[in-house]
Amino acid sequence: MTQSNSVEQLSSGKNQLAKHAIHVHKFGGSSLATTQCIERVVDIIRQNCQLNDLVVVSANGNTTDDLFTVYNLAIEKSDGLLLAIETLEKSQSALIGELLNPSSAARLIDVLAEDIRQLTAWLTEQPSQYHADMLAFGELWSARLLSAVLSEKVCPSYAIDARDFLVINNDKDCAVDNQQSSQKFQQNLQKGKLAVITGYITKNAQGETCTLGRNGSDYSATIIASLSGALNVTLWTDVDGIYSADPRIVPLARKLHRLPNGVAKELGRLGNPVLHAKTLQPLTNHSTHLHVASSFDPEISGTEIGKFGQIAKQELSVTSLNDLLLVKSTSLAGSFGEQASNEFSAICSDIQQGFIVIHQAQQKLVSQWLASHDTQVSFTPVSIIAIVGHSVVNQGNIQARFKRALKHTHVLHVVNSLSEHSIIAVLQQSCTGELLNNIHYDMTKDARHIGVVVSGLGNIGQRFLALLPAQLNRISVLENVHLVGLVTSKKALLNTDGIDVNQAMSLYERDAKPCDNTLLMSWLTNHPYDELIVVDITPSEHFSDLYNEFFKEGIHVIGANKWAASASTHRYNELVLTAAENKSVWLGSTTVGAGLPINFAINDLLKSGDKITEISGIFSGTLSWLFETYDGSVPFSTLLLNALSQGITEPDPREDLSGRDVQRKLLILARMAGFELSLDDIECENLVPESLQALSTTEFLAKSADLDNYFAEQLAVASAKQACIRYIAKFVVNEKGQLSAKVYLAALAKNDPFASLTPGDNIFLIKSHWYQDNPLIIRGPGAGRDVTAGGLHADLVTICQQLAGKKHQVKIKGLN
Ligand SMILES: NC(=O)C1=CN([C@@H]2O[C@H](COP(=O)(O)OP(=O)(O)OC[C@H]3O[C@@H](n4cnc5c(N)ncnc54)[C@H](OP(=O)(O)O)[C@@H]3O)[C@@H](O)[C@H]2O)C=CC1
Ligand SMILES: N[C@@H](CC=O)C(=O)O
Repeated sequence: MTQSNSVEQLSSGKNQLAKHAIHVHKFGGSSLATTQCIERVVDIIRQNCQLNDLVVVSANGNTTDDLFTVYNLAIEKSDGLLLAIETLEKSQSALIGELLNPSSAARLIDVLAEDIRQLTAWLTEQPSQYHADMLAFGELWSARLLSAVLSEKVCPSYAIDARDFLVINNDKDCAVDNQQSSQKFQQNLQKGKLAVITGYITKNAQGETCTLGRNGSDYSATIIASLSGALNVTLWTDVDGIYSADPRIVPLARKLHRLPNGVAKELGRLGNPVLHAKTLQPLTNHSTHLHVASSFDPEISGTEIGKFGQIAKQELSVTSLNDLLLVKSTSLAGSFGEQASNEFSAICSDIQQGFIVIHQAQQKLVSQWLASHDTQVSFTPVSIIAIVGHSVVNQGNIQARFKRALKHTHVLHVVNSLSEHSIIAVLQQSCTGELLNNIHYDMTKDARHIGVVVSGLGNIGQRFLALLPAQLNRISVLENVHLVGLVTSKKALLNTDGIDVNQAMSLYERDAKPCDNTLLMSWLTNHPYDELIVVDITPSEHFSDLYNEFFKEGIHVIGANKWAASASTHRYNELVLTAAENKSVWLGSTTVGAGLPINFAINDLLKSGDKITEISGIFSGTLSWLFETYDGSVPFSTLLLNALSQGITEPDPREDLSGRDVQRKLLILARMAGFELSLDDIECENLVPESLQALSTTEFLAKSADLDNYFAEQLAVASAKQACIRYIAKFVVNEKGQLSAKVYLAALAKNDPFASLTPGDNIFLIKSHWYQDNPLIIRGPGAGRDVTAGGLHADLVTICQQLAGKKHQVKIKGLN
């Protein structure tokens, strides 16, 4: 930024902001701690904000702690006070100097100097009277600095001191006076500029400065969302979301991508380190969604809190609190117990048994409160461990599992929370990291949610979907699999809340929207699942071009589509490498032999140390069916149309007749067997006359009778030699290790093993060191709707089994 690019110039209209939805963005202290952090925040704002948005800030880095320190020095009348104030001023001046051009910096440093004079006066005269006023400087400085930086670098911006509009009625609960606040709030807004508002600070009805307590800036952000009617609030912080347990203690904790409001509130109440129950209060009656995201890694998707469907409601988390007290008294049984529980916001209570659980710090207050009713009160130090999830108290299986998981732990009580979203075990001993890890493991070990997107809803795709409901009911490893996307060449139905598998096609017909690959990729890269599987049942090269992007995102692929597996050597190797690097699983067992276990056979031979020297056979269901059936009595073209209607041909049957489909299959098998080659290395005999090669599929089908003479001649020549015609695929490795491969039409003796198959069957003959003289043969239906859809389901189960064993360890700086 040059000198001439001044704040004034930018204020007069420059606006680089990209987005257009009203949103409150709150940045915490650690996100604003250093020059580099603030620059990152400026970038986030540039990418994610529009001028009507509202930015809420905490004090930079440790400024609030430093203000507390100077306050304590003032109370102690310490000699170090002036030096500490000077250090505070220097660190603020340094940020200003490093981030702003000299003229704006000079202006802000003057204002800072004035504040420091005021601060010094308060602290040297009557510090206790100005405690909150003096803490307010942290947020004030932070808001002023960020708005100045934004004005200089991004868009017109201004700072608002929240005390100019935010009024609370009652210091204890920090309840907002909505009427006064919202009126004043509107008066403070300036059109065409981005507001940066101080978090944490407010005023009471008497006009005195108050602070909103622990995580007060988060609370400010949701209050401001409620006042402004914003639909989204993002808490940009130093963690990238809410986890199923504290990831600093439980390394296997899973990120919860979507949390229903009630569950989030319960987590906040029961000690979640990121969420605080108060933060969610202002949003209770709104449809506003709250996001938790990392300002250090803004590209990583965080956690969204709001209203969601069934899938998000299945998430479970485990939380714990130590340093609690179990308060027991006969008077706590019945309505007085209920009153006490409300008064002290008890962690849990049981008014039948007469106890409440409170924080240790509340002991004195509770004793005083109970003194007038009962002197027989006992206080026992306890801790809690809780399972939190949507309506868990109504799910007998979760209750039972929790109790089983606790069987070696001394549990005093198990209590259902009033919200119904948690089951709380009260423990006599502290809740250790080991216990938290064990319970978390037991409760969440099979709770990995897997999203499935099906691309290609034609002949095979529809059969795959028809089989899906029964498979999901039948196979336990598919328990947490959800159909979330249905895609064709121009439209898609994508729903993070899941698509009812029993009505998949009719929902697609009704609700699918236009979609291209860019839109699809952007949805896929922001999905909220632990794992995502794309099932590619298209015949499209264009769609297979996305595989590398899928793998980079850690998305798994099941392909019936043969393009990627038979791509050029360079492309194929790149795909295999990207998949491995990103732990993406790529399965395509139906690409050859549909549901036949040819891939398993080859893999097992290789695993056992064997070396494959030859694979040959009939790899096309279509060509098998055609040549086994064709005896000249019915024209070849009539049989071809019949095969098309049975669903065994490729969408364009010339893929089969040209030998290309068989050529791809031979290449895929050769690669599976460990050889490096490409399509060009496989000689291919094309059975489609040149005159039919360049036509559209429809034109070709209309002219398919032009094939009849050619095949009648081939049959006649073969029959004259007592032979039959079959389309063969073969690769052989000679003694020098050289490979030759071809796919071709052959005239075979009628007793040849490839000559008398059931029409439509494939046959694979494998020779290896151990199966040299007596080859291994696999034979059976190698194409068709049921066997192919079945093979795809087998791949789905295989991937889910592999993923069930995959452990995701949370990566946290300084922990791993
Ligand atoms: N038939 C068999 O026995 C076997 C088939 N296969 C393979 O299964 C695949 C599907 O075959 P089949 O069901 O017969 O084909 P169909 O032509 O019946 O269906 C193809 C589907 O793919 C969709 N599609 C096409 N291009 C794209 C694209 N770029 N993006 C998203 N969707 C797309 C089509 O949508 P739209 O309608 O919009 O074009 C259609 O829904 C093929 O790759 C085939 O080789 C594999 C083994 C056996
Ligand atoms: N068209 C293919 C279908 C399976 O890959 C065939 O006929 O084998």
